[in-house]
Amino acid sequence: MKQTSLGLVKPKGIPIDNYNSFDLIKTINEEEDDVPDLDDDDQEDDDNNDDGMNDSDNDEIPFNEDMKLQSRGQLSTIDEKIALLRNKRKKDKKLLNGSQTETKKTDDNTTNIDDTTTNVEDIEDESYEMEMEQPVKDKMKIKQSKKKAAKKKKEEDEYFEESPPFNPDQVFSDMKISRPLLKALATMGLHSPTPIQAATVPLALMGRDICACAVTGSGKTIAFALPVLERLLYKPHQTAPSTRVLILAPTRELCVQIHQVFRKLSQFSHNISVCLSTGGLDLKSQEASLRLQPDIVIATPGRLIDHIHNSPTFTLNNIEILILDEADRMLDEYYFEQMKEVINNCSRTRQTMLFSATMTDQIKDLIQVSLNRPIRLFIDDNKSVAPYLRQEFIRIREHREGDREAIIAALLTRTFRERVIVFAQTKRQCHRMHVMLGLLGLKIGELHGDLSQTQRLDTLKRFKNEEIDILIATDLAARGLDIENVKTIINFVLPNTLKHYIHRVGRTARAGKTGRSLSLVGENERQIIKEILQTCKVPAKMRIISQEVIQMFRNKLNELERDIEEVLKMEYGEKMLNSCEKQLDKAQSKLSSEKKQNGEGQPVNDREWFQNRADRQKEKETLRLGNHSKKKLSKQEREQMKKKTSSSKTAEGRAEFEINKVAQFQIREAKKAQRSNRLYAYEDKTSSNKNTRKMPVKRRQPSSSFASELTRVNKTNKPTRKQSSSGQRPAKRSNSGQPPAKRRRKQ
Ligand SMILES: Nc1ncnc2c1ncn2[C@@H]1O[C@H](COP(=O)(O)OP(=O)(O)OP(=O)(O)O)[C@@H](O)[C@H]1O
Repeated sequence: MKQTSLGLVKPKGIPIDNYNSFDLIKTINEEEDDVPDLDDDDQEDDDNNDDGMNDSDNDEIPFNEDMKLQSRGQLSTIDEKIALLRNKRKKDKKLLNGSQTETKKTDDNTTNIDDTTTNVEDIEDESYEMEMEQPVKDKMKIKQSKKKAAKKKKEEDEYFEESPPFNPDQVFSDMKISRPLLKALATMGLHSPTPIQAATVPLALMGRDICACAVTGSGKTIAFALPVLERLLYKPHQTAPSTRVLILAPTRELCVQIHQVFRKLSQFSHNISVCLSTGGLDLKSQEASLRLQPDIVIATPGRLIDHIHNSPTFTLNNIEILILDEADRMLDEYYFEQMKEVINNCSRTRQTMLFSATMTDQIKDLIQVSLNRPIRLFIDDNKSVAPYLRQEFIRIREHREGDREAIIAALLTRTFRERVIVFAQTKRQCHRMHVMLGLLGLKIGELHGDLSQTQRLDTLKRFKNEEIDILIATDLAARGLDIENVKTIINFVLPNTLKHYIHRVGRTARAGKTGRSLSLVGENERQIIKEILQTCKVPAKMRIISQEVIQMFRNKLNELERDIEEVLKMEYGEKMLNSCEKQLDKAQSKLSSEKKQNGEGQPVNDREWFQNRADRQKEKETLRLGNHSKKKLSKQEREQMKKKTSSSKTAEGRAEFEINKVAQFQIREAKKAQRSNRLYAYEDKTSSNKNTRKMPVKRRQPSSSFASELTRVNKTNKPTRKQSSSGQRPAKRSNSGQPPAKRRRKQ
């Protein structure tokens, strides 16, 4: 056991169990899921990563009779298609070269690549330290920002309570933790707490509201899991069982991971029940588990709301502790409506704890969850990357954007061959790189929102079990995932914000281990790289890959282009067939369910949702980047679309598309910030004129503000324990304060 300078203890290597070993609720096929997918990560994909893969206008591959289609149930995986193509090419090559050259040839394309790379492996990538660029600051601005900073500090001092000092040198047995938990920690190979754990546990045990920030991989999950379990052990059920703890996280995969940590920690605490409730998992078995009123529910917001409205006995009225993991994400606009609904349903007397590596420092965001005199536990500032992360950047010269794919191929085939996660901005690019790198003979998996939940969990499991070496993912995998021994993170393009960057590169260098990140940086990404370099505590490095190597890989990829297209065509054909069969199934099941209508003429499986379809659609549209509406396109728009489609056929076009996505997101963020600054400036002015309220928490805000709405909702609409004990669900109110007519989610 080795103690690091940060006080982190290097774990002895906790085996990562596969999901099955934890008796997970079975996953369901897409067609079985009659609840529209309203989770988190779908939103993320819709927004940050939506690449219009489903747009019929985009990149349509014509259906061809030669395509080998397989009927449903025999669908081949993308890897099987890649293997098929690779074998075909191998045979073609052998035929071409004849018996003479056959003796010289190796039996696999992979070796061919290796052969060529050995030639270029001698050409070492160069690296040198990058100078941190210091921005030249405008004097007036400095004065203004100092004033703003002072005001912000004052507001924070009024809002937060000081965190008391903690002893960083203690061991778990010095803390007030029960024996079953100490035994579980020892079994997991954990003996001394990390700083965030040492700071959080005593305060959380006292029932205080906490707003905690610590770098990625510093053990925040155990920091909140320990006091939760300890409190449940210490204060067992007084009366009938009820759900007392709710943990919300933005992605399904992260919920599964938190569930595993709780299961491990509570393995010797027999009377504590934990239930997982996320989209993509079987609805009926989740309902059955929730009916038993488990002590702890770990959920994504969408599925949780579904259960609140449709599982008759499930309620949040008795929630004693609410935890938001990746809290800054949970409090941002993607979850605006859903969080409002969840908090509206939670008990008012709860303890609330927020955790993230990039915790928002905007008090207006925190008001949403009505913290009660919270303690601010910032172990690291909210712009820190893991301490043992080596950050490298690869410059893409002007007009050389098309080099990106070749550079990725060069890096992965020559230098970083295993335990790598490559982040792309869009699902389409993820999928393309899977095919492209697969054809180069690498063991690849992809993870994004276009896959079914079964596929997503399976890919993660295979990556954890080291059956695949490289995982290509969208930002779906950027937050929270704790995969052992990830050595390298590669960014195909730099992400939207510094926050996104911190979370992406935080998938390596975890728990006191070392790791490396490599980011490709083009001319258009100067702003974000500046921000990153300003926060670097250890100098970043610049890696230079020779143009000769890049050109060689560009040629290689050009040769592969035909095969890539062929794999994508095969896949498209299968997808079309599959989707027709799905539609048929859907129509049939609708018909049969209509037959089974109950006396009132209600379809049997009709489920309620807190928004109606139109509201939901409207919300989706506003969160979306770019124009994806289904309205008929004008001639000009069709021309533009055509141009876009043809540009995606070149390496330059694809890189540009990725960078444009990032830019669209940044523009929207900037507009949002401007809007909220104007709003606050206006409120400051009005409140200082009236000289009434000091705290931003108590400011009156326009009715459109989430913060004000939630504060009001919390004050007026919270269900009380009295109501819950009567077993009645509290009446839900609309924004206008009127009880709404019940909305139907599916007609
Ligand atoms: N006290 C400890 N000593 C050693 N290792 C620990 C300790 N606590 C947690 N770990 C390990 O640290 C790793 C990271 O933990 P965790 O996933 O909770 O980090 P995190 O801070 O939530 O990261 P992120 O911000 O990326 O979500 C896990 O593998 C966990 O087992």
